[in-house]
Amino acid sequence: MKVFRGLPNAAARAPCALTIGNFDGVHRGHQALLARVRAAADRLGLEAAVMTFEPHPREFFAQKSGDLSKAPARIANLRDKLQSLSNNGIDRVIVEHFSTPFASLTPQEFTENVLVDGLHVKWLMVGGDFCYGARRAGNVDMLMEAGRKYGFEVDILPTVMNGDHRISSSAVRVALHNGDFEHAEQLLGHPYSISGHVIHGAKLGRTIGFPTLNLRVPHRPALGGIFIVQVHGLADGPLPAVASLGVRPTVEDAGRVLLEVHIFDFNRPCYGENVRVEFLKKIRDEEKFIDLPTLTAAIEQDAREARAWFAQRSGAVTATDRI
Ligand SMILES: Cc1cc2nc3c(=O)[nH]c(=O)nc-3n(C[C@H](O)[C@H](O)[C@H](O)COP(=O)(O)O)c2cc1C
Ligand SMILES: Nc1ncnc2c1ncn2[C@@H]1O[C@H](COP(=O)(O)OP(=O)(O)O)[C@@H](O)[C@H]1O
Repeated sequence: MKVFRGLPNAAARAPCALTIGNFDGVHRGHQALLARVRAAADRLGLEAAVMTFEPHPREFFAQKSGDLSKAPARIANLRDKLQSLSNNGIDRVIVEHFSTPFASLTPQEFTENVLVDGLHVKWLMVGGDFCYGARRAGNVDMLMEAGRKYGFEVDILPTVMNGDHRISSSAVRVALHNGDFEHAEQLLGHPYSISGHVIHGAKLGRTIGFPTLNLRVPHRPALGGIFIVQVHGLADGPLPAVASLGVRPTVEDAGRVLLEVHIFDFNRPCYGENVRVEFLKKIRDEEKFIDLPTLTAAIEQDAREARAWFAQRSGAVTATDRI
């Protein structure tokens, strides 16, 4: 899959079947949409393309208004989004920098400069409530009109439901916030995970008997607290672990958000390696403890709880069974 930061240059503008959106989480609704883009691309001999935005438009407007809490929490980082788009058969992704000039394009400028000249769109799929251009002035009728004028087809995606509810990124955010990973998985079509490179931390973990591999979490995540997880990418199978996702109020004052993972019965350096952390169960919220020994005791309790959970899951033979 090719990834373009902004519109591709003229030589790289292959005619495409396109969809546009934030695709936070790439949930089952998104997946249905991507499957149709793939099918249209195959039918018409085009590349299957996605245009997405960085930052998220609502993050951009929240930043502008000075109130970051108005920005939606993020389900996935860009790396995970691109991986999911690739898994769904997309050939090219245009990551458009969402900025004041881009947000100011009129609907007509957007269709002419971006869709037609910039991307050579031949087929476009959007949801029925799609709005575009400055002040969201463009709607689906205007897009269809532009399609007739410039020679591209517009298809509207019907709403994808999970039972009685529309599948949406906000529904996934709520499930993650509540630690309801079963529901999140239903909406996503796969277990929830965060991936990234292992970075260096404060080297405190090993001194309290809990070395943790640290991943940067670049945006406000949709979930926080202490979790039972498993780690992919360091061994043939997943490794059982316990993790903290938060700002570590006990050891840092204005800490940035980190995902810290202690893998059970594992001891090797893995800085720089790429891992994927799959969330299985929430244990508790993050707390500010009075001192390091109290924090260590809490982590020991978390680790016991997580080990017990894994033992039960694998149906391990218990002492009483053996008698
Ligand atoms: C299972 C687990 C639970 C944790 N719970 C908390 C917590 O409630 N509050 C907190 O401030 N830090 C918590 N932490 C983060 C620790 O403060 C952190 O892992 C420790 O300071 C080591 O940091 P380092 O990896 O940068 O050396 C937790 C870490 C783990 C692994
Ligand atoms: N059981 C383990 N779980 C996680 N990381 C481990 C483990 N054993 C060794 N490591 C390694 O040690 C590092 C964590 O040690 P730590 O003292 O917490 O340092 P840092 O603050 O740099 O994360 C990890 O990044 C990894 O390379």
